[in-house]
Amino acid sequence: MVKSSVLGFPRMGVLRDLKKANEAYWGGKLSQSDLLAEGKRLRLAHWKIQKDAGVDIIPSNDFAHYDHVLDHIQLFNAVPERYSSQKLDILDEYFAMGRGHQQGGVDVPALEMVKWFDSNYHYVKPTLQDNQTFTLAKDPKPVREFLEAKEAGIITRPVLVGPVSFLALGKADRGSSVNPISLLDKLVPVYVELLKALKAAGAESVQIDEPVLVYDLAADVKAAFKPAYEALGALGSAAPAITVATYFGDIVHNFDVLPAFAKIQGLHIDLVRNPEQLEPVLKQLGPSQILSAGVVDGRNIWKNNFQKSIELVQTAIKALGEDRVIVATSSSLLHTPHTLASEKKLPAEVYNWFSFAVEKVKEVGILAKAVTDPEAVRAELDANAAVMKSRAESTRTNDPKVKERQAQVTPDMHNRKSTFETRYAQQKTHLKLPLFPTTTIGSFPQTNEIRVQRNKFTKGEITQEQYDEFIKKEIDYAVKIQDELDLDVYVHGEPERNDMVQYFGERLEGYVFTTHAWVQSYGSRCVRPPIIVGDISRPLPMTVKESKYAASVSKKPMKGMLTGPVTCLRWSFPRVDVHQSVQCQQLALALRDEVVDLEKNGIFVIQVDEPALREGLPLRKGSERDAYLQWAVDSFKLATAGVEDSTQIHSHFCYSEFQDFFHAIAALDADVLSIENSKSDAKLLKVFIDEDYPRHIGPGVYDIHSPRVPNEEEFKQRIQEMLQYLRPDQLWINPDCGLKTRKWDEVKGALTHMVNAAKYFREQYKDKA
Ligand SMILES: CN1c2c(nc(N)[nH]c2=O)NC[C@@H]1CNc1ccc(C(=O)N[C@@H](CCC(=O)N[C@@H](CCC(=O)N[C@@H](CCC(=O)O)C(=O)O)C(=O)O)C(=O)O)cc1
Ligand SMILES: N[C@@H](CCS)C(=O)O
Ligand SMILES: [Zn+2]
Repeated sequence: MVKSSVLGFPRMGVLRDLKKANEAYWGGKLSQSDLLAEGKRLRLAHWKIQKDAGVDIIPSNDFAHYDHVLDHIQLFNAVPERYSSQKLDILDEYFAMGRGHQQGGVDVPALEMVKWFDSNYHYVKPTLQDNQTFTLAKDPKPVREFLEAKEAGIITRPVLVGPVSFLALGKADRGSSVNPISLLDKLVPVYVELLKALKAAGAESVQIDEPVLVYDLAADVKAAFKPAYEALGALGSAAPAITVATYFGDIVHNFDVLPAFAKIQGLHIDLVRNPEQLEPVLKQLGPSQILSAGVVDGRNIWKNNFQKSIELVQTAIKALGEDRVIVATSSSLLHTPHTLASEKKLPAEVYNWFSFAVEKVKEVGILAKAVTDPEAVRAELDANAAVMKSRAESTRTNDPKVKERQAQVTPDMHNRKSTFETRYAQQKTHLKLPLFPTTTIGSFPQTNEIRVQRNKFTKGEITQEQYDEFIKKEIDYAVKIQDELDLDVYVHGEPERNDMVQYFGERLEGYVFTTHAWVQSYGSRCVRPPIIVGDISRPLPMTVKESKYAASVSKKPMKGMLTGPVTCLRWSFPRVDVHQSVQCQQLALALRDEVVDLEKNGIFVIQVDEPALREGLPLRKGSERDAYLQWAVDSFKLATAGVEDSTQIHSHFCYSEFQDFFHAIAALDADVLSIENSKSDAKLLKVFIDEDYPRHIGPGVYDIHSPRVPNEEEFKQRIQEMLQYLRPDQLWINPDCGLKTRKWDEVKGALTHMVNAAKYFREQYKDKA
């Protein structure tokens, strides 16, 4: 019999219950025991959904209150001393690492948080010391949660981040120089102890995630698999049977690692992303090893194409036999929304095209039956074939006018009129900015009041006029605060936007939207990606009204604020029937019109955010990466190159891993870049000198993910460090990212310190300007 398996389930719950509970706890409105009870309720509900759907292998320890990698930092007692020495309660120590803690005399910033592979999920980076030790936490979470499920009558397969990935995804702490992978010998014994404890609790199998196997690996990381998995494999029946899971890419280039898994029961591969790896992987498996075939997409919301999946799984069955094949999700379903059943407003035609997590769990169950006994699920197979046909034949997907415009794009449309030097000369006279200009990244606090008013407007409880008036008042307030703070380039604060991608999706043809399809982005923060179903075009200007109003009430340059084509694409659920480059170019053309309209309406600084540009980079070097960079950079340039030289184009990236990506950033030819940097070593900026980068840069000086307010001295120190790597005339002073998640008090405090620090350096350098 072919078994079914799910690699992980979304944590938030039907109505973002976990978000609400966490935030209530942080706000002092929910007790710790009530928060923990809510976590338990959600875990049980999610296990039950999977059990009821007939899933054979149900994951546990996939739940996390904040982030699953952070869970492992505590699990291995790898908590940096600055947190452990605070003697916080264990849950508060956990949240302190995730989001910082500034309360009761304790003042610690958060650990660094970065993108989880090429997804929009963020994990907390293991941050390791030269003298790092690891021990197993008391009452280990994977064991506790396995027992919790067992008590409810559900036998689960605990999920662990594997030892090699845990270390390879970590970094040395500031002041340490340890190579994380060199700590393997110290970490493996803790996995041994944990696996034995799981076995003792009754776990028969365990899923160990080693997603780094899809990367091009450094030699030392690659070599680490052998000692790690030989040690774990040697445990034999003293440990649960191990399945090593990989996802988001293929592992063919790392086949030389596979002998390390000789004593491992099974291997999971992502056949949605890389179906072509099936045949070679089948040839590599040992004589009794099991293949977990990831055929149900954990990263998108399209209904599974049963026919295609069945063909893939049957190929595996032919090679291995039914007992050695498992039908699985391609990755954890963490990246998909909870259930389609909550969507009451989707057009009837498209509703049936989608599957969210609850529906995907059912798909896995159906496929596991269909591969051996199609007649048992004939009705489901026929219904699925009908949906595939309806989508392929729908008129929604094709707009000839969009195609015609794409055909008319010429190479010169990608380039600004003049070089940066000529543009900058004009911008300098036009904008009259001081040395070390200060600005923010766009959003100001999205207060409860803003969300309530938007919700009322969406429900028709207030009119468009009332909502517009409300937004104007919010803009007035943002401008007033920026006056008081004495910033140099203002923003309107984005109060009218629910989200930087969803907002644009809602104003473009070719998209549909959901009401409840939330996906965790980090901690308690969720996003509701709009869905691209057809060719994209802009029926009307999208941001001009608000930016024009903001400029009219502001005495300093007002920055227009747009989300770039690549980010709109990446943070939407894209189509799978058309290449992403085509969808991206359609977005670029729509945004080009918007950029030109902003300029026509008196906005001469325009920021086009591309925070997802890096995340979209194919995970491995090579031709796929080169092709991506070509179309991604071209799309940005197409969107921004329609303006005059005197208009200053900014772009923004909220990640600091730009080393392998520097040339793409440079190729955007943006006049000013703002990049996340406050939690990274300023040394990373060296690449800008090494490469003789001519244009202007604002490396973030304030970690906006944390409620903590840095003091003026910290800002000064940071700026001083940056000045070792950047010319004073090219340095802008700004936060890491937008301030929508912060409270006004935090923003005012932090920006006051930031502006004072900038003024201090302005004074220091006034004679050198
Ligand atoms: C910059 N980032 C973004 C990413 N991806 C995006 N798509 N958008 C981003 O901005 N990826 C990388 C980073 C991740 N960072 C963040 C930061 C902040 C959030 C966030 O704050 N998310 C909000 C939800 C935002 C939203 O869509 N708000 C809507 C709906 C608000 C709402 O909850 N309404 C209630 C009803 C209102 C009431 O009565 O209270 C409801 O619908 O039930 C809006 O403002 O209208 C979050 O709360 O998590 C995400 C990623
Ligand atoms: N302009 C956006 C960028 C976020 S990446 C903001 O400020 O929220
Ligand atoms: Zn950002």
